[in-house]
Amino acid sequence: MTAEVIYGNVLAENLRLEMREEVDALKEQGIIPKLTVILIGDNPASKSYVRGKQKASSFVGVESNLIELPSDATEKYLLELIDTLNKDSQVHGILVQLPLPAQIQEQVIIEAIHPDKDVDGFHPVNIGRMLTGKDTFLPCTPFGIITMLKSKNIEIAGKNAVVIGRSNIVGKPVGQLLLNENATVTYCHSKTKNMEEHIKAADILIVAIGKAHFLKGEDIKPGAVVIDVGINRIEDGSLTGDVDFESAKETASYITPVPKGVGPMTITMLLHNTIKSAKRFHQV
Ligand SMILES: Nc1nc2c(c(=O)[nH]1)N[C@@H](CN(C=O)c1ccc(C(=O)N[C@@H](CCC(=O)O)C(=O)O)cc1)CN2
Repeated sequence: MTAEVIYGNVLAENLRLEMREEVDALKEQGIIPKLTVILIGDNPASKSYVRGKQKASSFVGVESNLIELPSDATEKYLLELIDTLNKDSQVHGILVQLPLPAQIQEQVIIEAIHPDKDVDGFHPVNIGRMLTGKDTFLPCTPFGIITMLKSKNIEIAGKNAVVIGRSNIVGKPVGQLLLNENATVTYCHSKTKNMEEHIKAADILIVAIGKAHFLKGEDIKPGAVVIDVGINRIEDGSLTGDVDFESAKETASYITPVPKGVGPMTITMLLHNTIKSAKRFHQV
């Protein structure tokens, strides 16, 4: 079996075209969705992701404002800035690019952003809403993954979904979204015993562990759906996923590549959330 490749960049482009039309229609009603991104320090990867967010915002017509702070910015300064943005009625979405420098506590910052402007979907109020299946801003990468599965009409209900990795941004929420879709979800992590057995039993595998080529074709059940969330920069400078794509594609039924897989969907779902926030604020 050779897997069908799910190209996130293609789906992302189609969704962004639809969003552009939606934003045009909002603009005719005098509504301009606005996103403010805060970038602290000069992490090259973060800078590149933020550039991607600005480029995509501009494509769909979302106004984006980038605030850059030095790497020694204080938590107090950032909290004051967030407070100002929370009160600014022109701003529909606030995003603080992660990771943060050591002097700033990530969870303090996440909880300072008003849940109604938390287009990353990281605030505990929005996480709680996601958990209970209520309408909310869903975390962008997990939301992108579910959107990719649905784009191919891949059945989720009743399937064994195995999530490798348990980060707050990807692993935990993607498992919850799969559970909301009625999958039977297993989380695997560094302390999991018999991980191979869990992996072999998976119909849907989400790999978000941050280890280049961790998962090989021989590890997976024939016909499994493999979603690779890894972004690993290897010695030759190229980007590769957590899955050994070449071997896994011979066993899987569907597989996502890296790059051009999940990554572009993350930015697209951020735009979706920003537009949703603007519509909510203006009650349209
Ligand atoms: N506040 C947030 N910080 C971070 C998030 C997030 O969702 N919110 N996620 C990641 C980084 N990220 C978005 O911020 C992100 C990662 C990767 C991509 C992407 O398009 N990747 C491309 C490859 C890009 C390259 O060549 O380097 C791909 O996979 O094709 C977009 C966004 C951590 N921080």
